[in-house]
Amino acid sequence: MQAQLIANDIACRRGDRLLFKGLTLACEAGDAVHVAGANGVGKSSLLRILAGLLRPFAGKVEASGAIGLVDERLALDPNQPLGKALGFWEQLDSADRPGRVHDLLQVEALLDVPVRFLSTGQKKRAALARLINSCCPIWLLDEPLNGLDTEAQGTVERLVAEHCASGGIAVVASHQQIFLPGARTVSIGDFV
Ligand SMILES: Nc1ncnc2c1ncn2[C@@H]1O[C@H](COP(=O)(O)OP(=O)(O)OP(=O)(O)O)[C@@H](O)[C@H]1O
Repeated sequence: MQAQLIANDIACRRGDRLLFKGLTLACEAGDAVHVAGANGVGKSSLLRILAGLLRPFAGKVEASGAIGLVDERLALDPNQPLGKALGFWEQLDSADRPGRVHDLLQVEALLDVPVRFLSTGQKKRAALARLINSCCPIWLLDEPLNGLDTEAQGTVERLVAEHCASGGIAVVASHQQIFLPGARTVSIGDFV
């Protein structure tokens, strides 16, 4: 089954503020989308709606394929060494090639370090390794370049491009420039 993610006529309300309305997004296998917009416009909220973690005020989201979200919440046990914390998810997700990107994301040398001691950039690398090991076809990445050095930023751009080239979908919220070949941009400000 090919991956698909369709958000139809979405509106998002947080507290008593309507952040955006009438947002439609249709992603097929191989698509990359850059979600752009100023601070507070609702990029993270849109990703949480797409992930099924936040109910839209209006509209509907339909997905074919498992969804993996990387945002500022790490989803790794802070008290476990990183290797064990990643292993928990690899087992749960029945990862077919666990650890395949540990080298690339330079987490190999950190596997015995408790998650809570990791630096900001190391935590981001670990979160991306968790996502990639999970083999989810639909990636939702909220500010994936935050905290990463220039080399790691390039690695992430390459991993996203490879994911889409192999039939995955990537929806990437970022206020920074991010190089995603063939990506289209959705500016949340257009739906306010
Ligand atoms: N639980 C909540 N209750 C009320 N308002 C909220 C809640 N969560 C977020 N907001 C508000 O919704 C707005 C959009 O937040 P969101 O995090 O989606 O924006 P963003 O575009 O991702 O911002 P940034 O670029 O700063 O990360 C903000 O004004 C925020 O204060």
